[in-house]
Amino acid sequence: MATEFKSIPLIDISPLLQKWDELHESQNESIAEVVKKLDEACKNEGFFYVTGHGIPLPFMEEIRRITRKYFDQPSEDKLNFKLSASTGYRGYQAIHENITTGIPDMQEAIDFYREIKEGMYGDLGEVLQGPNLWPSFPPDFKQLMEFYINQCTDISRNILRGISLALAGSAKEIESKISKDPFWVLRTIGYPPSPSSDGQDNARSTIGCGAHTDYGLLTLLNQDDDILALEVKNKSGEWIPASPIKGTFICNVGDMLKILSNGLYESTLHRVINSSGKYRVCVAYFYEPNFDAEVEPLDVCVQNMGGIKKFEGACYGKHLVNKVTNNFVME
Ligand SMILES: N=C(N)NCCCC[C@H](N)C(=O)O
Ligand SMILES: O=C(O)CCC(=O)C(=O)O
Ligand SMILES: [Fe+2]
Repeated sequence: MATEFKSIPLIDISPLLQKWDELHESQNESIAEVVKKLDEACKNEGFFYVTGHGIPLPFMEEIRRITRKYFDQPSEDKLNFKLSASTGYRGYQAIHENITTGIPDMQEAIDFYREIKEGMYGDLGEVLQGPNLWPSFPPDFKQLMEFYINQCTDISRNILRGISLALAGSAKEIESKISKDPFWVLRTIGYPPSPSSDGQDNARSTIGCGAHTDYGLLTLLNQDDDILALEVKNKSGEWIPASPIKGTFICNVGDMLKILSNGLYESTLHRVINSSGKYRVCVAYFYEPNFDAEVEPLDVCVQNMGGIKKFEGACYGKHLVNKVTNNFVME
């Protein structure tokens, strides 16, 4: 349950970037300190800034720069990579094509998913099957993004090990149950500036991304560092700004981690409103369970909460497909 937080904590995760097999994790003091901070943040805010993650600032900037360059092209060029049911929901979506709680978002984006080969997960995987539609411009887009995805996967795995220590007392507990072969999603997003308030515009055209929760385990957001647009909802319903902090990721808890923790952790509602007057870019990496994982509350979390299991199990792939197929109006 999110609390009445007024700001989002910052956590230096560098003690978690190490060879886990070679140490007695719970005896290491610096690890214990980070684990405690992660646990608090996941309980209270469901959001935290990540520093000490090891990705150099220029590379984080490069990722946003190529994203901006892609969106900066004429729309005919972008439409060559258009997402549809027949591309496995992979590819480009124009402004107002993604829908959140019934309202079209004022954003354009490209969705990439870890590859699902034909037949890989039977009927479950069919909807998202197919190769990603990698843009041919900028020319090094695919190569850089793939490198970036690998790095985000490593960082997320390490953060999740810290969280696993907090929840279950063992770094590999969660991984061994549901994320040995983690799925990922990458969403490069561009938000045009909202029209100024003196115009005739309605809510439809001003919300960059409506209030939602993320679907999986952990999200890593790489947002423009000069534009305030992301907001996170606290318990009393106030929207708390997630102001950019240069060189950090914003990390947040997804629905699957909420279930695992038996609701001890919150997948907090958030939204995006870009009233800066400038075009904003954000690259969202989503670290997910195995595509076919059945996720249910950890026994230890159920026990700690008086033996009451607050959630039935959920299949991650089903949850994702259900969301994705409702995110677009297809002609
Ligand atoms: N967690 C993810 N993938 N976020 C992307 C978009 C969230 C909004 C989406 N239309 C929705 O209604 O969920
Ligand atoms: O643009 C952002 O800051 C957040 C985007 C987001 O929440 C999402 O795509 O799930
Ligand atoms: Fe989100």
